[in-house]
Amino acid sequence: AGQHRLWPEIDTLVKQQVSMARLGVGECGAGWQLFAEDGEMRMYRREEEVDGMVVDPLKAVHTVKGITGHELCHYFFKPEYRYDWETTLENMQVLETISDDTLLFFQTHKRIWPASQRDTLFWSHMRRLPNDQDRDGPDIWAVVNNSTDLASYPPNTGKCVRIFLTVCLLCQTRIDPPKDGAPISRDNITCKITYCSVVNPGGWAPASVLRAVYKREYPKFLKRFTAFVTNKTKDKPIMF
Ligand SMILES: CCCc1ccc(-c2ccc(S(=O)(=O)CCO)cc2)cc1[C@H]1C[C@H]1c1ccccn1
Repeated sequence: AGQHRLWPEIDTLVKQQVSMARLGVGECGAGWQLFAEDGEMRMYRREEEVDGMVVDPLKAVHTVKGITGHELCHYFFKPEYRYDWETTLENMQVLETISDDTLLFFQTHKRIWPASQRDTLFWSHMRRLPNDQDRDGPDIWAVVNNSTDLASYPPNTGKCVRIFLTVCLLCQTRIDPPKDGAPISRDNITCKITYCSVVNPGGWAPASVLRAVYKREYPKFLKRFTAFVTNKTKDKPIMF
């Protein structure tokens, strides 16, 4: 099959997002402020505005025992599970199956008073990456979601304001094999998660409202999503 029109953009952005996500908070630029902490989860943001609109980049790091990076990316990427963990979702459609690891989504999110309702049109790509730093270390899995245009879905024509986002979920699995040579169980695996997102709200919304929404919604989203995957996988064979 020939290359899809989006493939060059997807390949470039995935590589760029993954290298950014792998940088520690200290390395990727100053100005990151810790705004939420819960157990192993740390959430950082940078206060940035574009044309007077809040586009605060967000970077979250988390460590979850008992699941793999492949499992976390699988449940994040596949549409059939999204309503189970994405609490702010009102409607989700897969507009195009570009390939088995690349989908085109159209989503409307529940309205967050007093901001008007938002929708998003984005491609989503899931990929296993070679672990170039640690040769025999386990692989790295990533999902990148990036807003795109589609002639049949022009922005801001209906009730919703179109938001523009770039999201990267990067996961690395650590395996601590049992001393006695027993088979690897979920007690021997840990997943290190980096979640980066930049969301342009599209239309104007009060900075204080947006920052309050993000402060409330992002920690809730990551906790709820990781709990969902832990529960979904606990009685299943490990997907490495
Ligand atoms: C005014 C802007 C509001 C706003 C912008 C953006 C998003 C949003 C969209 C997609 C993704 S995702 O990671 O790609 C998972 C697929 O759905 C995360 C967040 C959500 C809200 C709203 C609903 C609020 C929210 C904010 C943060 C996390 C979750 N929900």
